[in-house]
Amino acid sequence: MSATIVDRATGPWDLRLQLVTDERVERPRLRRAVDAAVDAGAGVVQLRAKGASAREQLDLLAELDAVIAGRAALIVDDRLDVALAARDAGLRIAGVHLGQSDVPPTTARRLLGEGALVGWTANTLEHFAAAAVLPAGTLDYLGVGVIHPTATKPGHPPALGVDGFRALAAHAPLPCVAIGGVTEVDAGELVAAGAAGVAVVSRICAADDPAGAARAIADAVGIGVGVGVGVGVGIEAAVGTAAEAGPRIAAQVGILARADGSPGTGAGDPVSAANEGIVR
Ligand SMILES: Cc1ncc(COP(=O)(O)OP(=O)(O)O)c(N)n1
Ligand SMILES: Cc1nc(C(=O)O)sc1CCOP(=O)(O)O
Ligand SMILES: [Mg+2]
Repeated sequence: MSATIVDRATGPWDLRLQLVTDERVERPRLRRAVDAAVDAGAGVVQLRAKGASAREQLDLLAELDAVIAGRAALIVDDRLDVALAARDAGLRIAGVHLGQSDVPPTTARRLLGEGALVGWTANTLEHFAAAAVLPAGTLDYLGVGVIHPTATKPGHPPALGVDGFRALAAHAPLPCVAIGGVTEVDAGELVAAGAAGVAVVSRICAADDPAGAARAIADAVGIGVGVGVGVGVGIEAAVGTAAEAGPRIAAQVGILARADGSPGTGAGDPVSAANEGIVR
């Protein structure tokens, strides 16, 4: 199952690229990485700060909320209590990503509400079976990994590889987000293998060029690729030499829509869309 858009009241949210924060990275650098990822089209940002206290996580969430500014869903790893407290403090918290040993997803759904985004880690058929028997609408996606060995999660489960992911994801009852050692090298292959999207920590947060890394992964998963052709016709007021003076008709061909069918920045204004040429 590979639907990429979660249509909740806090959203809609795009699952194709999820940035998960890296607690090894200093805050200014982390803020830049988050901003770059959201600029590149990440639809979800997850605070993962396992060594931080609840109060520290609340401070971090306030920083992330300011950086994200409503452009992506901000969710919290493990800590439903922190997510609720952050909401209570007025922060835009879309939901949580829960692990198998965290509070039950049904509790999170009940306390966060119908509009929330709730993900659950699942890396075996037994986990899938447990997800399948939850009340409909409890979960939005499953986090499936690790794809490759990664230093970000010591003691991680056995690496699936892209082929292992494909074989497992074929049985998933919900959209799967692939995680663990994912980079631009295989993000596209994972989507082709059935992933709704990918979740990434170090390849973006620890990159020398987080914006470049985020754009490369966003491209690989199909975010922002312009497709379709539109014809633009309009009247321009020319400024310049006498020969150019006076209104003239402009008719050009341009690209109007994004790969997911959403309008490009020029849609609704065919001339500027045409002039822009490619909308992304
Ligand atoms: C998208 C996504 N998938 C899986 C995980 C792993 O979560 P969890 O099992 O809670 O393990 P920790 O991240 O807490 O070590 C995730 N965080 N995000
Ligand atoms: C947080 C996490 N969860 C995983 C899982 O398989 O459940 S793998 C992982 C770490 C992902 O970090 P990186 O992108 O740096 O490899
Ligand atoms: Mg967790």
